[in-house]
Amino acid sequence: MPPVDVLIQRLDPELPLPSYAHPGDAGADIVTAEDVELAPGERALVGTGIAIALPDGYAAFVHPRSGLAARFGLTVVNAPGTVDAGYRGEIKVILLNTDAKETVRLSRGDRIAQLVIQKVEKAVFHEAGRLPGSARGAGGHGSTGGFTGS
Ligand SMILES: O=c1ccn([C@H]2C[C@H](O)[C@@H](COP(=O)(O)OP(=O)(O)OP(=O)(O)O)O2)c(=O)[nH]1
Ligand SMILES: [Mg+2]
Repeated sequence: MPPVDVLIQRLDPELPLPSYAHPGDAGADIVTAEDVELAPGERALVGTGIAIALPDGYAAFVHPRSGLAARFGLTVVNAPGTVDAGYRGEIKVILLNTDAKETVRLSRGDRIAQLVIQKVEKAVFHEAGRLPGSARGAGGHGSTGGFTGS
């Protein structure tokens, strides 16, 4: 599939554009525009220094980076954050330090999250008094079991 063209504005000329670490990657890494210090359990809304204009029918999703999650417990509170095609403001990341003990320190320019660009469908919602049956029915939230914890 050919890549989709996305207009991007650098709000901070010194910071890099999003970049794919490898050709086959789904996520393009984005950086923090500021130094950030997060105490255990603390969250922060962090600027990335970029704004984009996605074509209609696309959205960008802000995902955590697994390395930061595994090493420091750093995640994105609203993962994946949704950047609408019509949004022209700075892309921001809502970081959360989930670690119980250690403070997370990030420097301006550090890669903190990744943007996944996807096509999205628009739905037309048709109200119905009854829904068609299905094999799952209303079962959810653990209805198939498989838990070993107590
Ligand atoms: O992780 C995120 C999530 C959202 N946004 C921006 C782009 C998005 O288009 C806009 C609104 O996001 P969302 O709809 O998730 O937030 P909301 O709380 O519903 O705000 P609004 O009332 O502005 O829609 O905020 C980000 O920069 N980063
Ligand atoms: Mg919204």
